[in-house]
Amino acid sequence: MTRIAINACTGRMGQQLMYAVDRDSHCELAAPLLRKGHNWTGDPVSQQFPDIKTNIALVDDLSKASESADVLIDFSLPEHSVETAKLCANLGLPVVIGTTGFSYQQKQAIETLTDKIPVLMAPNMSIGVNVMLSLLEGVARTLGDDADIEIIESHHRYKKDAPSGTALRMGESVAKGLGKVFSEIAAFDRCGKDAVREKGSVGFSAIRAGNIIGEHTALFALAGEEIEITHKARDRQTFAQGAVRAARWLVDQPPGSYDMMDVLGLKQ
Ligand SMILES: NC(=O)C1=CN([C@@H]2O[C@H](COP(=O)(O)OP(=O)(O)OC[C@H]3O[C@@H](n4cnc5c(N)ncnc54)[C@H](OP(=O)(O)O)[C@@H]3O)[C@@H](O)[C@H]2O)C=CC1
Ligand SMILES: O=C(O)C1=N[C@H](C(=O)O)C[C@H](O)C1
Repeated sequence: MTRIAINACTGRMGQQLMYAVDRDSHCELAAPLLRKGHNWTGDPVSQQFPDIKTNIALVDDLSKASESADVLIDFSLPEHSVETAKLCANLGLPVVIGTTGFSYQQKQAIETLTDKIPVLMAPNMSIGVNVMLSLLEGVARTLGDDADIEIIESHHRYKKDAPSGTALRMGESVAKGLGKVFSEIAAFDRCGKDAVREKGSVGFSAIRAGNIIGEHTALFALAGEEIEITHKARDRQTFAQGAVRAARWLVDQPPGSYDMMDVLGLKQ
């Protein structure tokens, strides 16, 4: 039985994660964590979240909560995830991070903790996206500079970061396949009167509308024909169940840096 603490349990993903753990017979909801000082602290979880059946109180102190947990799952905001990961490292608690929108420095700050605890970070915990990521590298390698490559993503109106973490990871897979440096070929800001496509660039487009859960397309355009590879998430449970699978896997790993490809055995 893996005892799982859920950080930021009020969030869209936090609630889905509590539900996924609550329904999984191999896991126990060890600690649903609120923002420090939240006025729901101490309430039975089912009082605020009637779908959760585990009889446990909402808490706001990770140090105390860690005593009853084997692993923590965090989907929140970059700054808070970095702080949470540092605390986990001090507590010796493995952490699964699904948050996106990190700066390079924030990613580095988390990376330095991986000699103390196992840390799994993935911008998308779904099986489908991770399979797509492994396909993209091969397609880019095969088509090379003959293709104009564009990455298009759509999300709900509340999403803070753009392009999505998944879109950026798709770009990295494409760059790897092309044998290029991602930051040198990424085109994020095509706009204005002199915005002709630069040969060899990978363009990004982000749509924000309504309640779209998450859609990602890689377009490979050749002269006279196009390939599109698309993933559509229909339910946030797909991300939550992936993160729970990752947490169960992570508790058996030594300190280090991992991603969802490791869990799914997709690393080449
Ligand atoms: N890897 C994946 O598969 C997926 C990743 N994501 C990513 O997960 C992240 C969260 O998304 P989503 O759930 O939609 O976002 P929400 O805005 O719904 O939730 C954010 C959560 O973070 C909490 N939070 C933010 N700042 C703090 C802080 N300083 N201290 C404590 N708690 C804090 C909020 O608490 P409060 O309610 O108190 O404000 C809230 O619970 C995003 O980065 C998103 O891109 C999303 C889906 C899938
Ligand atoms: O914010 C979201 O909702 C999502 N974010 C992730 C990302 O940025 O890639 C994954 C998923 O598409 C949903």
